[in-house]
Amino acid sequence: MMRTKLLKVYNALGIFKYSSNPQTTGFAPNIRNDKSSMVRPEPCDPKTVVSNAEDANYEEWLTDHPSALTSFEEMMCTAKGKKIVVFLDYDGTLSPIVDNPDLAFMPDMMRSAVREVAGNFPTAIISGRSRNKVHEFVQLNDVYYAGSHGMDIIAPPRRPKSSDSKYSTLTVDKKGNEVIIFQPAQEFLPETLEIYNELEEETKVIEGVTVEDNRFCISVHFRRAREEDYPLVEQKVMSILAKHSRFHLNRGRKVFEIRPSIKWNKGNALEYLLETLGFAESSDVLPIYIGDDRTDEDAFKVIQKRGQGFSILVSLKPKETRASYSLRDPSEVLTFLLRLAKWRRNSSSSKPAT
Ligand SMILES: O=P(O)(O)OC[C@H]1O[C@H](O[C@H]2O[C@H](CO)[C@@H](O)[C@H](O)[C@H]2O)[C@H](O)[C@@H](O)[C@@H]1O
Repeated sequence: MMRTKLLKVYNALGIFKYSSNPQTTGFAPNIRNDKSSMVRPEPCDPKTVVSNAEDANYEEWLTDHPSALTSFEEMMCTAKGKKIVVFLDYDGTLSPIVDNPDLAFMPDMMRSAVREVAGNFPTAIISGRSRNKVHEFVQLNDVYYAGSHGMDIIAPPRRPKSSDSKYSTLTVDKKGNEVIIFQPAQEFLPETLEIYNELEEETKVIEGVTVEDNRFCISVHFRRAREEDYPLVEQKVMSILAKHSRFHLNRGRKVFEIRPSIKWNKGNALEYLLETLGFAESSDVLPIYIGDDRTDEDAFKVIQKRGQGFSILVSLKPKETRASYSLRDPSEVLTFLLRLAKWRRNSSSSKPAT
């Protein structure tokens, strides 16, 4: 207790700014947990103090957002007999954060875990990427996809009462199944393209900045830019945005996301998918949503409002969140997904024959 208080004081004094905490890229073992392989540092080394402070803060945060791995049994007790629907974010959740967004591949192990989960529960991926891009990365067909932060959804051919039919197109997927494509930001497409071109033109002079076309929204990446150029990137983005009053800015992980100002986000996409999957009227549906970013908070909010479901934030650091549970990184997401699929297999095989 005393130690926690002391570490909070260190924190308040700004000792954090000297943090040397390595950002794990997902699938490597978590260094801080692997105490056996650590060279024991000097206890008074400022880095050790910072690392202890971070650990203590994280431990404290975990009391409000317990690990979904350590809470797994308890969660599954609540889930028994309920219809679980799984929602997954992509970047930072299924794939580790990497410098080059074009290289954010999903490891094969993760692909098989998602495949297993999708074989047991309806599963959807809701991403900020374009729907095609996220499909390319994931390469699974038995999964529903929502791209552009939910503004581009491919779903079963059941139009939810709450949605506007003018945004829906009935078509067939690659397997010949009827599907609905729902795109509530269609009318913004020409202007989105215009903004994309302007951003490309304006930011090309800043080394390390790239602009990603996510179809109904645009990402301006600055992870590979020099830190002293960050304000310039923001300034360029803001000046373009000022000319497009129907659009707004969201801040993600070293990315500025420009999107149309419509009342539609990942939370709406979650509700839309639940309806199209036929769970609108069920009181026993239990959505599980796993995500790492600010835009995932909209989905956490929906789960919180429903009063049923599990929201899980992927984070190595304590963060302000509406999520009830946490996982540290994509490697823990992988473990969670495998346990979930195994739990379902075991619970269906232990059912008495009828
Ligand atoms: O909703 P998501 O699937 O999490 O997408 C959010 C953004 O993710 C991607 O950017 C982030 O991941 C990149 C690859 O690891 C990383 O380089 C970048 O710094 C992160 O912000 C994606 O490229 C964006 O378009 C998405 O908006």
